[in-house]
Amino acid sequence: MSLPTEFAEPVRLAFIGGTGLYHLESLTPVAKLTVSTPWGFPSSPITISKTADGFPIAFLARHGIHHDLLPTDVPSRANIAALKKLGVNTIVAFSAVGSLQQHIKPRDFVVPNQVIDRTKGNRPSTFFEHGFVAHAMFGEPFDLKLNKIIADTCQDVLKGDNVKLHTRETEKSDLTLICMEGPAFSTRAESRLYKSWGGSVINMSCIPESKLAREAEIAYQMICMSTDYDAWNESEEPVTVETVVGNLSANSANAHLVAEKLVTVLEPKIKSGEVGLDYQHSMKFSVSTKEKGRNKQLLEKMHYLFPGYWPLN
Ligand SMILES: CSC[C@H]1O[C@H](OP(=O)(O)O)[C@H](O)[C@@H]1O
Ligand SMILES: Nc1ncnc2[nH]cnc12
Repeated sequence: MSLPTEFAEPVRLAFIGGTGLYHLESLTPVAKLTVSTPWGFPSSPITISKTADGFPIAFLARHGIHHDLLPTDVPSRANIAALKKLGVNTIVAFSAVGSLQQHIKPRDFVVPNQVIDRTKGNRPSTFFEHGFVAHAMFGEPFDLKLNKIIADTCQDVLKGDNVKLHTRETEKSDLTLICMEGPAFSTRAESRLYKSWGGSVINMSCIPESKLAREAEIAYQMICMSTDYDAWNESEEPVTVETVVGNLSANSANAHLVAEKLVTVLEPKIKSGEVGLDYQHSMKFSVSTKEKGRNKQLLEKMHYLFPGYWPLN
């Protein structure tokens, strides 16, 4: 049965699925949207589902529903812009990651609070450009409220022998996600370097997704699903896709359980404004370009994301 291709109500909460997570089991889609943005089309159609109370939720598959997009080629600007256009102010993004710490075992979940950007500068990573310059704050790359809510409510959700949720509270220290370029995995030397920097986990997709969400004033948190020990441990074979996919398929049920729990917890908090509004208007006063230096065509693009912020003429 084909679904409606339009949805008139604002959607506040979105999930982004990564490797191994191409839809959300507990949600029945009520619409499937193809959104065109000034930055092109998103990775996949955006499906909209509704909770029993009629609260709409968006879902987007980061690499496409058939996983045909390389991490470098994910159209993150279109993904974030399309979600923003639907009204989204809160994103929970899932990602498969390698572990850089012995105690973070494959199949454990991790809620990072810091990021080190090891992408190579060839991913478009900002909505701003020559003719309209603005700077978002990014010292805390994730939304601290979402981070705490996930830590507090998802601890007992995970099933499986000894499967753990690692949070800043359980670790009593930062949990740092290294985002590398890929698509090849790290060398052993790189993996040991990241470990020596205090890296907890590694993936290829947090940057620029998280930066763009911040520029779009959206509260964003990534939930990482550990699938392997990367390459730092000389006594083991370095990571392969087979290992990643094997652990993910064994564990994707936990991702669905976490998402289901978060829908229940976040719905009232987003409705009341407790979650999702902390970055509202943060970009309005972050522009460096004086009015005379602003490129008119860029202002039109900005208007798509921030209607009414800056005069068009
Ligand atoms: C298939 S292993 C490498 C691949 O897995 C992760 O994807 P995602 O973050 O979308 O779950 C990692 O970032 C790489 O893109
Ligand atoms: N070891 C690893 N490095 C980068 N991305 C990953 N995704 C899953 N495992 C990974």
